[in-house]
Amino acid sequence: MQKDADGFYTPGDSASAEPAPEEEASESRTDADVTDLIKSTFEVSVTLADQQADPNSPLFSAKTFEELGLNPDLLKGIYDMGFSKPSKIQERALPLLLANPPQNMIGQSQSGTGKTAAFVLTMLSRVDYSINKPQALCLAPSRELARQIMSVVVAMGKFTEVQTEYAIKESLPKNATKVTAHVVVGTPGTMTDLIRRKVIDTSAVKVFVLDEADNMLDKDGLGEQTLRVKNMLPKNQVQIILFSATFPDHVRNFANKFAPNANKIELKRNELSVDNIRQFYMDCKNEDHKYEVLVSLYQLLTIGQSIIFCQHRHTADRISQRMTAEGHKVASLHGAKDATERDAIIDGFREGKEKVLITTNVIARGIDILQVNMVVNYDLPLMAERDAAGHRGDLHPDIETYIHRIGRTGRFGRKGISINFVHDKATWQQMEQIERATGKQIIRIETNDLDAMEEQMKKALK
Ligand SMILES: Nc1ncnc2c1ncn2[C@@H]1O[C@H](COP(=O)(O)OP(=O)(O)OP(=O)(O)O)[C@@H](O)[C@H]1O
Repeated sequence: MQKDADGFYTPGDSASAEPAPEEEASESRTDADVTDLIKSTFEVSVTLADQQADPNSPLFSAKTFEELGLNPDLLKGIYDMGFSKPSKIQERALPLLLANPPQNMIGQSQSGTGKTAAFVLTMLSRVDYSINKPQALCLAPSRELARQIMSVVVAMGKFTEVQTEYAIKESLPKNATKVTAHVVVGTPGTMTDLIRRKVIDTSAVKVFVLDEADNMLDKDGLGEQTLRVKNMLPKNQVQIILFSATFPDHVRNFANKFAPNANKIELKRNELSVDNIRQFYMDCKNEDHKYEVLVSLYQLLTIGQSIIFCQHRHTADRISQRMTAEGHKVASLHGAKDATERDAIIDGFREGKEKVLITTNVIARGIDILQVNMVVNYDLPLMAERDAAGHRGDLHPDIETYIHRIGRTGRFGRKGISINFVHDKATWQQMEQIERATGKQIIRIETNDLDAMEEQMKKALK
């Protein structure tokens, strides 16, 4: 079979080497530690209705879910989840996604604005529950996100007969021979493996969703594996749905080819991140000082919940071990941990058992935990430039990852704070580039004035 420059039409060959599996979107809010700060996050949720009435808000909608032509069992599921009105992306995307004949979609909307519900409702709407074969496949970049998406499928499909299955590491017994579930959610390596071994029969697949699509299509990352999955699906009967908060130029062409003739919903460059996330930076003296500053912030970090992002797994391990040894309670999560441990860590964090999670880019995207009101970029996200021959060059800030990282707070109109640690000229310049690229101001806070910082934070979260 012929293969073009982007690798289309190439049946994949090797087995999976991949990211990993699983979650659950609980929203347990603890009312321990009811300080002013946490009170303000509760107050914010009360104003959500106002935000949905503001035409400039990404949560605005002129319509109701009834008007979007959803089936009554799904409407029940939506109301059971506590949604009263669609968000802007849901209002705009759902009529296009649900129209017949089905059309592909490339949809962009800021973090935390409800993209998941748009594609989950489409998958559930298109499934024929009388056929016991996979009909909707969804891929995500991490096991944590796949598990979270599945929890939304299960919650929204509560009043339907939907059967679901994971395609994530260690989700199926080794000797499993056939998946009969209607909706399969997973990561690309395991999905490829299951399709290739014919455990997943793709003959009845009608919908193929890529969440975090720019990441899933990135040729330096998961792009090849994702393409392999696509090339094992039937031709001409699959609606392809790509969603993300970011679609950098270098992925857009590939996305257009991957989802031909798609309806498109796009954001302007200055709309990429939501305004309810206030961005700060702290000028640290050196690497060691970053650690000291983080420790000094511990009390503020634990008022709500916080995610600390590091560039490397070893940094996440090192600072979490050091903080633990010094008597602080923190959890750490990265891709080198095994599947069961990862699941336990993210579930514990969701349930609020741990308040501080130290991690890497593995959960930079998609993870939705409403009570996270602070994100710290202990290290700024960086990526290596590549020359035409694919050789790695200088490091530069990874703008997309930055936008996704800070988007772990400020979900669906809530307020949030992000703090970048900079410690030398290079990191300072990288932060400036981020500021320019996103068009959002990043405000300095002193590293040695915790009172001032608390004050700033109160203001930001009010
Ligand atoms: N119409 C709605 N009404 C109320 N809450 C909603 C609605 N739609 C989604 N939500 C909630 O908003 C939160 C964010 O939604 P979701 O995780 O789908 O965001 P997203 O756009 O996929 O973000 P990201 O780009 O970070 O993946 C979730 O907690 C979800 O339950």
